[in-house]
Amino acid sequence: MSDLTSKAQFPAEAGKDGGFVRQPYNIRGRITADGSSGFPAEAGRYHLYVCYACPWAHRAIIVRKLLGLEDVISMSAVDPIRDERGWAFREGNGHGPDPVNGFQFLSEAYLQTDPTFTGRYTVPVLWDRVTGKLVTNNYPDITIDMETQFGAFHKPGAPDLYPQALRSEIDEINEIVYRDVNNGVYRAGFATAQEAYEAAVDQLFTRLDWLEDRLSRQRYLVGDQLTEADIRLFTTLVRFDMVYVGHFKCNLRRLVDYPSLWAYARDLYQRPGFGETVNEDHIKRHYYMTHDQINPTRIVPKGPVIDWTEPHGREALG
Ligand SMILES: N[C@@H](CCC(=O)N[C@@H](CS)C(=O)NCC(=O)O)C(=O)O
Repeated sequence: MSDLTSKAQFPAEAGKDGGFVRQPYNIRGRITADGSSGFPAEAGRYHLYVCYACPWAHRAIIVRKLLGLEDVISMSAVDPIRDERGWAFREGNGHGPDPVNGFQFLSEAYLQTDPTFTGRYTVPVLWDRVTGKLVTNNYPDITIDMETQFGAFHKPGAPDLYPQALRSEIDEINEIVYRDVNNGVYRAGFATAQEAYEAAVDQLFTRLDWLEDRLSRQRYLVGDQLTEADIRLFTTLVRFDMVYVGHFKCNLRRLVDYPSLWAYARDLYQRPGFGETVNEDHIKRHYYMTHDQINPTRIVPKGPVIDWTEPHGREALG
């Protein structure tokens, strides 16, 4: 996948043409309401390990909150700074020791699950207290299972983030947004050849222009309600000016230069579950201090100054 630590790991995710190639994830259990998968939806059984900096983990943090699953699925965060040993549990601002297993490193969770595991030790992961193993590190499944399999535990009045009638359109948008935007910023940032970088940036901004147009006409990405699709786009947009413009060189335009996309991002940010889960300190320190092949001085920029509280004015659209 993903996100890179040391120079030694860099080639593992670089394609022949200097393009970034996300590695596949390979722990793929599913939670089911009826338990048929071996992992039944139960309160108090599962623990979500996240990093507040990580956009893929951020989706799960938001969905867990929106659905009121905080007392059903416990959660803890790793230190946002990662070295060649991978994610670590350390005492710090907004993170601490592993409350479930007393692990020092997330790698221990992977190796306890499968001692032969050779992939990257990524977040988010869902840990099962009963089997003493990871259920999954496949982040798209984590939010979908919270939405569709944990229904009995949702808080009263919880939103339906993956409504049956909109699923095919949500899936279609998610695929496009993943390819061009969520993963597009990584393809730009981790490219090791000029051509690969430029191709990724062009594809990213063509898609942002397309999204700007779409969101100038509708309040949400799909239908007239908040869905999984909005959450997936939000976690990249909220990091855009903070880290992707500078650190990943995605700088043809900033988020604040897109009137509709910027207002859309603020509309989401200002809701419960969104802004309160954005940890700017973790995000900036993670990106600028972890990818030392991109930022060898590990200096974290002070800016930009972004006013997320500015009224969004999108009520009339939906
Ligand atoms: N597991 C997913 C996404 C999760 C992911 O990449 N998380 C990043 C943080 S944003 C990570 O944990 N990276 C650790 C690594 O690559 O060593 C994937 O492989 O695409």
